Amino acid sequence: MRNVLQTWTSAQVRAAEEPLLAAGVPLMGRAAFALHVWVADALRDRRGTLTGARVVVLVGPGNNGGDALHAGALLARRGVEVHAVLTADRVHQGGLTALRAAGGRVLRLERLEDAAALAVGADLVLDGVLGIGSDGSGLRGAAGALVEAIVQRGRPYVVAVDVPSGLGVDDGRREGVVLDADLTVSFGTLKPGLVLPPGARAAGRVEHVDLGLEPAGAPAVVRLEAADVADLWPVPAPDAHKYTRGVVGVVAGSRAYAGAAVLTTSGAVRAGVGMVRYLGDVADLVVAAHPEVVVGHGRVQAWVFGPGVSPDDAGQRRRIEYAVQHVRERGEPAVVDAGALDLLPPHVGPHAVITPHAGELARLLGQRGEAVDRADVEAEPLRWARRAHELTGATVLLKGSVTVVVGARGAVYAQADAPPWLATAGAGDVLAGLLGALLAGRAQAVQEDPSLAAALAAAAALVHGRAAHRANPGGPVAAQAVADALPGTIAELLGA
Ligand SMILES: NC(=O)C1=CN([C@@H]2O[C@H](COP(=O)(O)OP(=O)(O)OC[C@H]3O[C@@H](n4cnc5c(N)ncnc54)[C@H](OP(=O)(O)O)[C@@H]3O)[C@@H](O)[C@H]2O)[C@@H](O)CC1
Ligand SMILES: Nc1ncnc2c1ncn2[C@@H]1O[C@H](COP(=O)(O)OP(=O)(O)O)[C@@H](O)[C@H]1O
Ligand SMILES: [K+]
Repeated sequence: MRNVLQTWTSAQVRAAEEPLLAAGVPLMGRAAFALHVWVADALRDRRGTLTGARVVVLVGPGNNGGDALHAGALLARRGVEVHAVLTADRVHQGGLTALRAAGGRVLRLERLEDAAALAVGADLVLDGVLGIGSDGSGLRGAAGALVEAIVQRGRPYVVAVDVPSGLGVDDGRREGVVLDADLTVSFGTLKPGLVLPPGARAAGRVEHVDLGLEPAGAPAVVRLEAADVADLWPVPAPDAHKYTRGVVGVVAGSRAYAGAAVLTTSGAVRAGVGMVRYLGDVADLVVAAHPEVVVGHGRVQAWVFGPGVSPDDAGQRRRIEYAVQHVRERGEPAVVDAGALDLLPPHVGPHAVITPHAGELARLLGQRGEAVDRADVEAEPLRWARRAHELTGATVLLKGSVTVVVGARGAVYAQADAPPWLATAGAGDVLAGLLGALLAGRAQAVQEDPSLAAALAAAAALVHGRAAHRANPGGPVAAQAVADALPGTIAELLGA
């Protein structure tokens, strides 16, 4: 894949920095120089000129503070009025000396209210309190109190140095006080916390400064970009026919939830697949909406089951059990959604993709002995998606404003492609159908490499989110409109 955005943990970053530091490469100088350029750009955008601009630098005890102080020194030399507020007893001495020599002012954090007022009145606050040395428990002590006082008065424009201070760098946890940023300038590599929920949005816009690091091992979390979709999508070959393109079998809907059958088949039909087979009690409605859908059993390459199915619906339950048997015995890929999550066998393989939202994931974990509720899952989505993968063997697509996918061979994706308007009933059904179509089209490849299921799930989340934007840019969308926007969205992405 071409443009995939990769992130690496604090430990991987530190290990990658080591040989460069040993060779005397001035990493901090490079980081600080790049940071000061981004800050200067932001100041120019916001007020036209650097001269007379006021920047307040919040300085923590470590090298993150060192980066911020050195960047502050460079800005001071270009006519910016720079005030550094030292939030800890310890401070990076080289940075402090540089800032003082450049004419910057330094104050210790003695009177909290004065420091908060100074920060709120600044054109820009540079957050150098904590970087990859943070323990992820939020900002403690004086730094925490200062940030709380600043936020209470009205957060100024904030540029985070490396990561927003207080954020869980490796897991995106957001505990205690975190200083949200408008722009984060991240050094060496991007960090998982910048893309994972719930903290990712604290980073604002993210810019990466290349320091020549070569981290070892696989990236911790990746995010697919638009240009990656073409490599994953099952584009029909010139000599394709409907069976080579793949057939998806859909077990969805009931008399009580008939719409789910229509929306799930809409997702599959609009995503493009050789054929959609429907199994269920509302075939009349499905065929009325989509005359191209074939009703009844037959060979399929992948399954979607669960949307609009209550587990006590005997007919649908029987059909799902039949499909599950195929998934287990023949390795046919599947999307297991909504009502079918309760029917998931104790162990499946990663070719089965479960697609819960946080509440459904908490329930699934509860059935397997984990005492978690929805709020726990929302606080640590990656942790619990991982746990569900370990317990079930399935690829897990955890829906939310940032969708997290955990699959085989350590694959983790975090996709943030959708507008909040997508949080609407039935949107998940469309996603299930769309992903089913993708799995049917790439069924052979998924059987050969089950970690591909995670990449396809991430691609489905990306396409789904973009279709929501396309359906009605900047405004409300109905689930059916998202399905109807899929063909155009896919065409655009394949041309990307
Ligand atoms: N390595 C390199 O070459 C390069 C590194 N670079 C830069 O260095 C940064 C990493 O610097 P770092 O390792 O000094 O850690 P950093 O995040 O500044 O401070 C951590 C200290 O804070 C404390 N602390 C922890 N948790 C806390 C909490 N919740 N609330 C309050 N305090 C807390 C704890 O101190 P303690 O409390 O234990 O005294 C800990 O020691 C990195 O992000 C990048 O900006 C770049 O220049 C490129 C080259
Ligand atoms: N705040 C949000 N921003 C963007 N997308 C969201 C947000 N909340 C939910 N979503 C997406 O909307 C869809 C909702 O699906 P789901 O909860 O299954 O609804 P339903 O079961 O009614 O179809 C998912 O794809 C989810 O990722
Ligand atoms: K920081």
